[in-house]
Amino acid sequence: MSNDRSPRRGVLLIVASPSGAGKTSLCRRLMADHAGLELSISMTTRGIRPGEVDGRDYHFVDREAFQRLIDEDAFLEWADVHGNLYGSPRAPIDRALAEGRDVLFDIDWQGAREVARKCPEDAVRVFILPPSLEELKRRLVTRSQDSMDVIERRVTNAKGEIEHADEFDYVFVNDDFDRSYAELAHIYHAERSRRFRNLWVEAYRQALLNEAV
Ligand SMILES: Nc1nc2c(ncn2[C@@H]2O[C@H](COP(=O)(O)OP(=O)(O)O)[C@@H](O)[C@H]2O)c(=O)[nH]1
Ligand SMILES: Nc1ncnc2c1ncn2[C@@H]1O[C@H](COP(=O)(O)OP(=O)(O)O)[C@@H](O)[C@H]1O
Repeated sequence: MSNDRSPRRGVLLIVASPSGAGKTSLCRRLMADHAGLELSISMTTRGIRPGEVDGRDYHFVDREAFQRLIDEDAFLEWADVHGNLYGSPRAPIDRALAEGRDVLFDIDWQGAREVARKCPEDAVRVFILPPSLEELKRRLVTRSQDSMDVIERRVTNAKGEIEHADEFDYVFVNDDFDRSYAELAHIYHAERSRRFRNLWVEAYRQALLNEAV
């Protein structure tokens, strides 16, 4: 029997949460543990934070360049989040899908909705809730990468984001990090195993049925 596990349809794994709930930390760990998973690196007009690297965390661009890319239809989706523009460049996603590879997105509910609308079979939406808004604020303060007024705005906006959690396929609370990570990894593994994504299975099944015993 062949060991070839292709062709397959890739998973577009979308992880969203209010700012500070822990999605970036969870996504980084998922990437570190899964060599075949590709991160969709978004474009943003937000300023770069200490410790961030242009081209690794985001592609940082000004509004003019972002608008040009909108006009060229270069984004699978884009949205205004907390007053800055964010978008998922289309080309690497199209490439990954054509090759049956999986892509991870750290995007907001608007982006999640748009990707699910455009790619209904491929998109899997996961929403991460914070244990409480008080804990959310504590995490944002501890992360110490935003000014106090930016943190206040993000905590205020959290409810707007949480309102949309009911549009997602999976929802869990990021209380204990390791447990939450296991939950995210389980979701990813289960989605990878779905029969319709594993197009090689049909030929394999037929070969088993035809095997002489
Ligand atoms: N729609 C959309 N949202 C994005 C994209 N990239 C990032 N975001 C979201 O924008 C929000 C703010 O992100 P960021 O500035 O990194 O702040 P953080 O969430 O506090 O780390 C988060 O909800 C991200 O998931 C994108 O390409 N499209
Ligand atoms: N389960 C958790 N318990 C405590 N702190 C956490 C947990 N998950 C993430 N954090 C911390 O909370 C802060 C915000 O996490 P981050 O991943 O940047 O969130 P987001 O990407 O959703 O804004 C970071 O300092 C991170 O280390």
